[in-house]
Amino acid sequence: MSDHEIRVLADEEHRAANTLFRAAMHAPKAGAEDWALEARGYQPGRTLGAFDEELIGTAQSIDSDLTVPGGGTVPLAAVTRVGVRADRVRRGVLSGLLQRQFADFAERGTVAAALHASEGAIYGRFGYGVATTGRSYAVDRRIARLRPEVPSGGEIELLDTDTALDRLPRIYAGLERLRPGMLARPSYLWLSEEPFLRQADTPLRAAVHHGPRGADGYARYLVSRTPGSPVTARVVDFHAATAEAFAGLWRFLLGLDLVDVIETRSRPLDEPVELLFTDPRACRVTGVRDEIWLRLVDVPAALAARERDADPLVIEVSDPRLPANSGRYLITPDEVTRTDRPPEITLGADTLAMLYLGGWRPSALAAVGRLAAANADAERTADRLFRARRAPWCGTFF
Ligand SMILES: CC(=O)SCCNC(=O)CCNC(=O)[C@H](O)C(C)(C)COP(=O)(O)OP(=O)(O)OC[C@H]1O[C@@H](n2cnc3c(N)ncnc32)[C@H](O)[C@@H]1OP(=O)(O)O
Repeated sequence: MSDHEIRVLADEEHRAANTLFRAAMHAPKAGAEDWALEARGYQPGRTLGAFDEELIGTAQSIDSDLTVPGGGTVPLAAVTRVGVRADRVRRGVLSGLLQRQFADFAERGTVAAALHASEGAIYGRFGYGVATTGRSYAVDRRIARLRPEVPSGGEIELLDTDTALDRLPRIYAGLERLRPGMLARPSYLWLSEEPFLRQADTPLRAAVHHGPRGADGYARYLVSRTPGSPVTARVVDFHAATAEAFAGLWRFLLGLDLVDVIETRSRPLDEPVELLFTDPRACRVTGVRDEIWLRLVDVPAALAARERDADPLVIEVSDPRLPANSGRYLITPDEVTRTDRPPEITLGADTLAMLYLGGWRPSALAAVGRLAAANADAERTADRLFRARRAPWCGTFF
């Protein structure tokens, strides 16, 4: 372990943290213009710095809310911009930063934390688990024909960048609870995006769908034209509250002149895009990958906040990094209480985080040794308790 101090950075230190993070990701330092925009995405008091003689590591978080199964929400910390200077890695700097975050989160009443991981082998040891999975695909616009029964959809309105920045936050706020795993997007998350939104060479477009009750979906996309390559519309943000909005936005994307391919990344696993087309192979899956990693900071509060429509079940959780979570819980439809009864399901905090939003079946995790069930009945009850009505999905990059 290295000898380092960890403290909250002052606002005027955010740029140094940003430069360190960018260097850790092998990205250049932000220019003055970009930094003027990026700085506004830093929530004051929420960026940690690790120091020996100088700044050697950083981790940031932003307050949000997470939609949980059943439609409720819990306070969430969106963790981002984590980096350690390349000459100080593997000396416990990240471990110190994350442990300090957990202490801060617990003190603030934050129930869960989430992040997008740069690599899959880092965060499990800290009690984070893969809670949602995303599917990426490419639609060949040249052969994609909509089936006749696909809804026609409502009106589409195309917004310029300034209007999008003004209106999309409010439109998204009406869509943020469509699925477990979705986040409220506080202004800091939108402001973090602004430099990207304003990229001059590939302007980002926003198409808003209007249904009978107003704006009920949108797609943000940018079109890249590289000589010798198919012209590609890359969809970077897409939400639809209704079947009509979903179909209407796809109808619009398919109508984009001069575009050959429409690419989307990290979409919900149960989104039926290929079923829109007469030839489902017009939609080619290009990847399936972990989307958000979840960490339950307050296990009893998290369990109490989600729906619990199953027979009573006793689970035993082990959480060496946040020992207050360790113990046995009796989970019933009415309440979640500590208990001394023998456990029916035994699991680590990272595995519980994987189950929490409904992204994995407990029986599947038992099959690979990630949890132990006392008997087949317990496994069946756990499968029912943690099942998902819709595939959980976040849909926000941070
Ligand atoms: C949410 C986000 O922002 S994701 C972006 C994360 N940042 C990056 O990927 C930038 C490049 N990488 C880095 O900055 C650093 O290597 C980090 C942040 C990933 C790790 O920081 P470190 O200070 O080296 O981590 P630390 O020394 O605390 O390691 C803790 C444990 O994780 C392991 N670990 C750390 N990084 C990795 C890795 N990339 N792959 C596998 N294991 C890792 C360590 O071996 C150690 O294991 P141990 O507990 O068994 O000893």
